[in-house]
Amino acid sequence: ICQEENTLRELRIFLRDICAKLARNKQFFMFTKPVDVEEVPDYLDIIKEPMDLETLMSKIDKHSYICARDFLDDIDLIVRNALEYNPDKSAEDKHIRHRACSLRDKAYAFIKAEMDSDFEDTCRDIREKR
Ligand SMILES: O=C(C1CCC1)N1C[C@@H]2C[C@H]3C[C@@H](O)[C@@H](O)[C@]2(C1)O3
Repeated sequence: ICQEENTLRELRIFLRDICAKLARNKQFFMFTKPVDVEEVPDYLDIIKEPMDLETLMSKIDKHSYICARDFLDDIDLIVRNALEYNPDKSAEDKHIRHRACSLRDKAYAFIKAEMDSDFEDTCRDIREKR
């Protein structure tokens, strides 16, 4: 119904702003584009559902998210993939895992800081009814 569409439009505006802030943070450049499977031939053997910030942004525009929880589930997927594919003790893997954890914490902090909880409840109600 109409006010539901207004709520979801506001959610999309909100999520685009957060996604843009994460994507322009230099620390998170490694998460901005899909992993290049030419460069990393075994990636899809290990990671069954790749995700990145550019894909996240396009999902917003495709109305894939009807509450912040769904958006954060895809952030968690980016993080999980990075931890799973880069598990070693090497400095490089540790660096990637550290950045992945930072991405998750920043995303949750942005949502918490800017998301009014009644607004999220309204979005969840819409999701429950669909
Ligand atoms: O997992 C990732 C991204 C980092 C978070 C997502 N990659 C897998 C490869 C292993 C490591 C070094 C490079 O080979 C580079 O291609 C990747 C990209 O980083």
